[in-house]
Amino acid sequence: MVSLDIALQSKFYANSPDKVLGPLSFSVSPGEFVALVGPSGAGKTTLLNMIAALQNCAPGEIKFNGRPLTGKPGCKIGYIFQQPRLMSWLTVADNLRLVKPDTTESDIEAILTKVGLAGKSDLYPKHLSGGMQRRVSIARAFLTEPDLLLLDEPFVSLDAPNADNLRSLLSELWVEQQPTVIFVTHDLNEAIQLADRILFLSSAPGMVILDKPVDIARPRLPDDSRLQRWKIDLLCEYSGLLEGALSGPGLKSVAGGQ
Ligand SMILES: Nc1ncnc2c1ncn2[C@@H]1O[C@H](COP(=O)(O)OP(=O)(O)OP(=O)(O)O)[C@@H](O)[C@H]1O
Repeated sequence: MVSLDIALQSKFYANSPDKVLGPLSFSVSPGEFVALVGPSGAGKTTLLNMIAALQNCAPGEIKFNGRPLTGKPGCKIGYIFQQPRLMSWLTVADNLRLVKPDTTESDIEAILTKVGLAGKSDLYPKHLSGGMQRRVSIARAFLTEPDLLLLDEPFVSLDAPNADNLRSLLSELWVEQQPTVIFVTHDLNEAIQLADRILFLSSAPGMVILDKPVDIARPRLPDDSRLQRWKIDLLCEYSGLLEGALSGPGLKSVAGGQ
């Protein structure tokens, strides 16, 4: 578990005059599950990449447990992308060993069993369905027992039952390992179901326009009426704010919850 302090003045890409992010300031407590919601192009992926030290930031703008990021990851990080990004020429077991080379066969079987893929370690990605490949990517992220887990729309374009199953799996593994989580999504229902807190970003340049704790006791099932009520209250309470934000592309789908 790790705490995170973000205090970004601005983020530009070298090849563009447009500011992508900032000013942006928020903190995440150890073990907290934070959902990041915002329009397309608000800089959500850029922010995850900066936290993972895949993109530069100015000194002191990102801190792990109070210590500034120094160009290397500030702790053990797991990153789950929109696509599973498995190596097609490696078996499931060898894809997992890429992140932890000394993993024993029994440890591989144990994590695969947890994600519902017992006995599949010798298969190649082409033999797995899209949902199964995403399970492997979840297993790969949790295998290292990360202090911080970054997820970038990991369940997008999955059918509803598969996405529901994977959300439950993510919740179980989060409860078991308690990493700090930053979860990017366009789906407000998903954010309410999973997160302790939701941060809404404005359209580019991304700034936090709303920081809302989700005060609904767990477990939270997708068809839980409390989630729908909470969403309606949220939309009513902040309708003016959201209406303003809706003028940017992408947040329409947030308000619609799809
Ligand atoms: N490597 C890059 N070089 C230049 N500009 C980039 C680069 N990567 C992203 N951008 C730009 O930065 C802005 C933010 O992109 P980013 O992918 O972080 O947004 P996002 O909020 O994750 O979007 P989406 O929800 O559509 O995935 C966009 O305008 C994008 O074109």
